[in-house]
Amino acid sequence: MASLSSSLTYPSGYSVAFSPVNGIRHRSLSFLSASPKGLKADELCVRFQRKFGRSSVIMQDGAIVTNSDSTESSKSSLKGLKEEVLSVLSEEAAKVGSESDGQNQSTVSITVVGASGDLAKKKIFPALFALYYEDCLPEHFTIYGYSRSKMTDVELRNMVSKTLTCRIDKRANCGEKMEEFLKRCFYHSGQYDSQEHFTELDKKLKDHEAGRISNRLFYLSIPPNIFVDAVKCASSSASSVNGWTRVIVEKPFGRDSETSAALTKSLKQYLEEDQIFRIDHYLGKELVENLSVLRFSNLIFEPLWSRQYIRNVQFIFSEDFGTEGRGGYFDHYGIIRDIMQNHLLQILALFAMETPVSLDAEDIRNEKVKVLRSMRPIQMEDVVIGQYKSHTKGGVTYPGYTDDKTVPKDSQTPTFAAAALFIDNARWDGVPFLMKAGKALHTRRAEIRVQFRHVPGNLYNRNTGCDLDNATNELVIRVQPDEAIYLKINNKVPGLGMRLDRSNLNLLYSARYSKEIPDAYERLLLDAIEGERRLFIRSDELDAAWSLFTPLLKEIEEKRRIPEYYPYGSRGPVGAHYLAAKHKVQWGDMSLDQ
Ligand SMILES: NC(=O)C1=CN([C@@H]2O[C@H](COP(=O)(O)OP(=O)(O)OC[C@H]3O[C@@H](n4cnc5c(N)ncnc54)[C@H](OP(=O)(O)O)[C@@H]3O)[C@@H](O)[C@H]2O)C=CC1
Ligand SMILES: O=C1O[C@H](COP(=O)(O)O)[C@@H](O)[C@H](O)[C@H]1O
Repeated sequence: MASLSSSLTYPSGYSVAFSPVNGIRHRSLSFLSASPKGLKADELCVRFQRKFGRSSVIMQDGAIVTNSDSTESSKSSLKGLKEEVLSVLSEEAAKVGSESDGQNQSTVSITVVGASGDLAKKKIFPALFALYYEDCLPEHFTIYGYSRSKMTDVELRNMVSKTLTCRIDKRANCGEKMEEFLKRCFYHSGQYDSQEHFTELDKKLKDHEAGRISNRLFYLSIPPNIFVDAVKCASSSASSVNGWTRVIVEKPFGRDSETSAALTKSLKQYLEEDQIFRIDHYLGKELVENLSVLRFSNLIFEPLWSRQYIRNVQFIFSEDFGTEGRGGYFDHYGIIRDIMQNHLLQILALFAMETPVSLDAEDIRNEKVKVLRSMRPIQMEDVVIGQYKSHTKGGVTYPGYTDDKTVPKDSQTPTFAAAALFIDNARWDGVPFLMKAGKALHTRRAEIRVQFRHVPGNLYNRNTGCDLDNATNELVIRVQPDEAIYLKINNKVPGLGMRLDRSNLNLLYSARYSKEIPDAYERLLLDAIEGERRLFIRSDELDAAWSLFTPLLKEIEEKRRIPEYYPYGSRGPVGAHYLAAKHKVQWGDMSLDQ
């Protein structure tokens, strides 16, 4: 043990003092670090958390404490841990050192493939700017827009500048920061299947990288039929030669098990699995990220998280607008593929998984995939589908789905679906997991509702009325808008009588936290840059998700099941209520005290 206590000073002036920790954990090592460039211990701690996993590194009394059980340390020994720590510190030291001599620095080149498109303008460039504003991007980075449209750098900057916004709480120097950011954005026009055009891009990227270690991130913001062409060209003609190359792939990842497997196979001709970052932007939403924190860091929830106490769980997604502008895409997919098979199912998996071994990506994804593989095949009679029709309200006529010019007049594509799913494992046996997703409904929201069982032998039954369901506790995790977590409890109305009412223990984010919540794409882009895979979908998760939904989708499409029509702006088809009632459930979002 004694040999582990040491102190080291790097040529850059970076110094580290190590000592084994007694009393915190058997295999822990603490170290203090000091850098002449002022890299603070807490910044270094974040870097270590990213490398070793968030739970394995903490700050304690100004020192960084790490634990060899949760690191990659081959021998799981303190010596191995020290070597790992030293290797990360050497990288830091090299960075700090090279700031003075200008060599060996690394740089990140981010290429937005499909830069002229909707998603790039609406989400990707604004997220990159927000990261830049928050100083989360590496010191050396370049952003390239790539698409077929002819544009100059200046035209790209003009286009991008229209969608950049400053956070409400971060307006200081925002204009200046935007200018600086736009100067780092460039454009290259090219075909998605042209090696030659990607080689030209490569040359431009190299010019910007100026001999530094090159790390390259390609964001495929293009229609899925050209994913493989673009990956082929990017990987063979514009990959990094001395750093990493990663590719973010946007959904849809196929239309069913077969097409998804074919896509994965094609991508893997050119990329390793750990280079592929399949994005599901719902995993980047603050309240979805918080789900595990809520559950695993609060003693009051985890013991209740099973069939013993939970009656049903509901995952609800609704939008108060139709497919306006995206009908062409949507008609080929429908709401089940667009929302349920990915966003809602991913949330369900996170909600229902067993405690992972650690917060590392593979441990979490291992648990999620087990949930997906334990799911019972979905029965057609447990599914309701709907499509919105035109509706006139207050003198305004709202279009029906098939009024969209990009949608075939006789389309039966569902714009609404509700389903009852079951997880056949010991924890969740018999608990209905209800999903509901729809477009052109009366409100925009995404939430998780956990309805608890009745209180056995409840002394207050007579005070709570005859509808027992209305007297049970409900935990609501409102993902958006107005992010909140609230728990419905029964409470005595103050006064001399004994009257109970329902009240909310309410954590409303806007009241509790002054900081604006980052957009999901910010978190995901940062994770991809930092190589954190926890919030991205692994190929076996994707296979399991498709295995669950493919038979259902085939049945709906082959039997040409007719959707139930619902008026634009309504609460959706009434069939959804019958489905819930069949499983002895009431939709939480329909109750009077939502
Ligand atoms: N928009 C959104 O809100 C969301 C989008 N997505 C996914 O993200 C990706 C990008 O979405 P989005 O920006 O809306 O897509 P777009 O339809 O706007 O396409 C992006 C760009 O790709 C090029 N492109 C479009 N169609 C073709 C084609 N048939 N052949 C070759 N190039 C084409 C165009 O650029 P150019 O002509 O200049 O080459 C276009 O600007 C898609 O996979 C989509 O499913 C996922 C979630 C939400
Ligand atoms: O992936 C998709 O998500 C959006 C909804 O995302 P949100 O973050 O605005 O809630 C949905 O409109 C779109 O149809 C779908 O493809």
